[in-house]
Amino acid sequence: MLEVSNLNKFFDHNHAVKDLSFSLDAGEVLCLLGANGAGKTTTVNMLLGFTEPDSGLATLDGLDMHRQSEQCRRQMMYIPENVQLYPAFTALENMTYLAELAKVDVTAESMAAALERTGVESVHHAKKLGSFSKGMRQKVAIAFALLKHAKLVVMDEPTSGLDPVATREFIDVINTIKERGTAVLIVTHDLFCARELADHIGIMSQGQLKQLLHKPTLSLAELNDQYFRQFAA
Ligand SMILES: Nc1ncnc2c1ncn2[C@@H]1O[C@H](COP(=O)(O)OP(=O)(O)OP(=O)(O)O)[C@@H](O)[C@H]1O
Repeated sequence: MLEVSNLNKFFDHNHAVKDLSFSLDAGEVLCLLGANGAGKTTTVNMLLGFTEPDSGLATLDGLDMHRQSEQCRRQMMYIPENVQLYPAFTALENMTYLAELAKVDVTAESMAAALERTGVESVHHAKKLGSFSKGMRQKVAIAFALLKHAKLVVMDEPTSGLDPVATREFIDVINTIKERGTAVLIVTHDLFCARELADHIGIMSQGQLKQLLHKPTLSLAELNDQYFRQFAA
């Protein structure tokens, strides 16, 4: 589904992403970890078609994510760290507006069902997003990803600022969309979230994917140990 082969990006002499390769299947979650400046955001920007790779290729179901970025973005949902959507609109108005922009066919029933599926209860559907917590706004964005049948959801620091209950709810929502076959790429510093959710954990340092753990069964302490080992190397 998502195939990344030998991606490279330079900013002048700074080799920000070095020979990055990984793949992600439908229904899988990849958590990308790494220190500040490791190259995670640059990687995401290349997948979203915002930054041109200097070499290498990323494809989504065979489409070149740089050259065919518009087509790819129709099949993706990007949810930034401080997801705002449209604060003056209600949850349902946000869904309606996003659907219009993305040319997705929706009905009042399909929007309500998607919101319920991600844990936004009907009592909140007609409330303005400006009154929602980050966790709730994320649920609305994920509901829209379900409505547009996104093949890939990309999230930046989804659990930063979430309390433990909201983090648990976030993990449950991601497990729900995984079951529906959506692939999820999460850039995070949250080792707990990575351990709970990930089918693959990538640890980046200085632009390189230093370690890629498949179906990790490590304890949190072991993951913490692996993480710090990459930076000591
Ligand atoms: N637009 C840019 N112009 C020049 N250098 C850049 C640009 N974007 C990123 N860089 C550099 O590329 C390297 C990787 O940065 P990147 O933002 O991808 O790291 P990151 O892993 O996302 O870090 P963080 O966790 O702080 O968000 C850093 O050295 C950064 O200074």
